[in-house]
Amino acid sequence: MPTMLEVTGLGHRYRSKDGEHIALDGLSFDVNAGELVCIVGPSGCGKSTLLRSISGLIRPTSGQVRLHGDVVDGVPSDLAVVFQDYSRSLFPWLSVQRNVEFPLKKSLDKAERRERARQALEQVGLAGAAGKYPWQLSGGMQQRVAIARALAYRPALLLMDEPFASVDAQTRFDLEDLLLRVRREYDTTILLVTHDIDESVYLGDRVVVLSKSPARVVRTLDVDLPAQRDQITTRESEAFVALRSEVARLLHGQPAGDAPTGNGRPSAGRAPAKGKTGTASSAGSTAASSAGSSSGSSEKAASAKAQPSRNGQAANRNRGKGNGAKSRRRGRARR
Ligand SMILES: Nc1ncnc2c1ncn2[C@@H]1O[C@H](COP(=O)(O)OP(=O)(O)OP(=O)(O)O)[C@@H](O)[C@H]1O
Repeated sequence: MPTMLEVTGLGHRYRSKDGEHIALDGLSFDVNAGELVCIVGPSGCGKSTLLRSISGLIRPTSGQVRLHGDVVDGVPSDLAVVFQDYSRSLFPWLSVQRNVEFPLKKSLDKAERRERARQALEQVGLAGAAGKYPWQLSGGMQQRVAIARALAYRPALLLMDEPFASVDAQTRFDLEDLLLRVRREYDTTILLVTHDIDESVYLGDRVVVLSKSPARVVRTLDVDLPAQRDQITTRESEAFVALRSEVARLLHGQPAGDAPTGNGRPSAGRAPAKGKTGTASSAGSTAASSAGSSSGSSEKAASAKAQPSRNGQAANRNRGKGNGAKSRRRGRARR
């Protein structure tokens, strides 16, 4: 599979009147076309900063992001973002159908937009809610609308910033399975950020583990689970349990075990990152217990507000239907 996204030596430091804060420190990793790569890291480590840099919303202070080989310098037109805060990413005054159609306005005529939105809503199980308004829907349904909008846009790369962190556990499971299904159907390339270790292993073809702030790549792990996953048997499997333990160890800064490793880049952290201090604030399945409570939250919300207009430059691309995760992994170039 060709490389879709190349992140090389990415660094970002915020400057304010209180001084400097290094958020990202020399991150390198690749995402191949058709892959679902999860980024997992402790709360406040810089995950949202990473996604903002990749999406061109902020300019990194060092390093480079390339999409299809082109340096990202501004928001690419064939990229969509789904944020955690669904309530602020949908337009409350537009119907569900209109919300999904919104990013397609510039590229498709009315009939095509309608049809594209209808298909996407059907994919996420919301065909019957097209005429409703976001505020008439549950949180999980609103997040489905946000996913439908991103899918209708047919982005080359879908970025997801803790997309299921604001919904209850059962809805989260449902949305995870929905994502795996639509990802197979649309053959979408996805980079998903989460602080939830189990989620990263359940969803990912690979998991990139970040250290605590400033974010560095501690390790990239191959997720050698069957492409077809389900919430009970997959999570009970030995391979799943071994992988989640491995990710937890890495987040706690402990030496790695025998779980499979792999990524595109030597610098992406086969060896532990310098100052290997990655940690989690609590034991268990989350890398941190306070996601969303950092000072980054308000900026996240601001970014969420900007989402519809970012998606406004729709790219009308028809892409081929999917190879499975297995074949994607087989085809993955190693360096
Ligand atoms: N605009 C900003 N100005 C200054 N510092 C910032 C800014 N945005 C984020 N930061 C800081 O950069 C660090 C990384 O923030 P970021 O939101 O990227 O982390 P995160 O891993 O997404 O957090 P969380 O898990 O809580 O969502 C934090 O210490 C945060 O306070």
